[in-house]
Amino acid sequence: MQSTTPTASAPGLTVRTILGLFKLRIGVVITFTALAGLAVSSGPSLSALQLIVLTLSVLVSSAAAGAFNQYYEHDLDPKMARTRNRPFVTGQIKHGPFWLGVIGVLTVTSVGAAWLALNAWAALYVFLGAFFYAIVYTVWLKRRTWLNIVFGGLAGSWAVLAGATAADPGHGAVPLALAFVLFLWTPPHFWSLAIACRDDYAAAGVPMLPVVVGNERAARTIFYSTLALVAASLLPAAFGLGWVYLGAAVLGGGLFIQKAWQLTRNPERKTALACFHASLIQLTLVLLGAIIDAQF
Ligand code: HEM
Ligand SMILES: CC(C)=CCC/C(C)=C/CC/C(C)=C/COP(=O)(O)OP(=O)(O)O
Repeated sequence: MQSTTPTASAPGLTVRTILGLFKLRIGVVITFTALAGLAVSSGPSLSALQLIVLTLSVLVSSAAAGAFNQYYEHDLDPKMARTRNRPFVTGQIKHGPFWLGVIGVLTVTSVGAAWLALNAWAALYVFLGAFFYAIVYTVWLKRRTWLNIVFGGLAGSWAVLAGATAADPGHGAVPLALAFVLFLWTPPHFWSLAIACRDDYAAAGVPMLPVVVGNERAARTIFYSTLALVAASLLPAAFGLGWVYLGAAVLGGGLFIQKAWQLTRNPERKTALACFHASLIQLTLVLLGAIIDAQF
């Protein structure tokens, strides 16, 4: 996460600034999500070149969407402590058509490469991932409704399907189940952070769930949506994955439920951050479990 100290002047462009602009840590996890989708698909294995293209196209389109999000929110980001040091805010990167062009070229190149080296389905899902984050969530929904994250959360599902259809355009049951898991994972992941940063979102006028209904109701919603998520995370085992996956899903799910329960008991920043971190651990376990299990 970013520092909360405002920057007084605009220092020069650094590698760190660029990495921050493209939200690369999240991009790496999105790419890992696509690779998990690939692992659980039942198609033939990809060539080394196809694997590289899949990895880079998901990483680059996700990076482009992350940069677009910061480009579009250069008016919103100064209002929040967590985001006010971002480069379009500090002036480290100039807000203007050049960067919009870079973002457009990166998106078209990554979707086009997926189409050429993989197939139209994989390219469509790479496109939808970036489109749902950049346009559906950031432009259309984020400032309008607390349901922003419910629809925006489909971005993670598209990542699973991009990986899975790269090898098998047939949309198998296990990849579809994993895509559903990602859809249910994103709201409690984000609402936990939204409780921790509630004052920021309220000050910026963004209608995130805790701002609209208060921390207590938001915490209860997180708890119930985590229960739904954990139940859904067992589906890939019902459709074919084995004990390694099931063990990882139960372990990660148990931790997430425990932290979500503690959040309902005491809905404040510390328990919310613990729940947010549990969401990341649970996702890592589910994806790793799926990848390892699919090797047997
Ligand atoms: C539209 C849906 C989503 C929203 C609104 C959202 C929101 C956020 C926010 C606000 C952060 C904090 C970032 C920061 O401090 O700069 C975050 C962190 C994170 N998110 Fe999400 N998220 C979403 C979907 C996803 C998906 C689909 C994944 C992975 C599959 C993901 C993985 C992560 C990871 C790994 C972090 C920690 C990154 C870090 O420490 O820098 N998120 N998310
Ligand atoms: C297949 C594919 C390319 C998928 C890409 C999907 C993708 C990049 C999802 C990331 C979602 C995300 C980091 C949201 C951050 O919320 P925010 O922007 O509201 O957070 P902020 O307040 O930190 O800007």
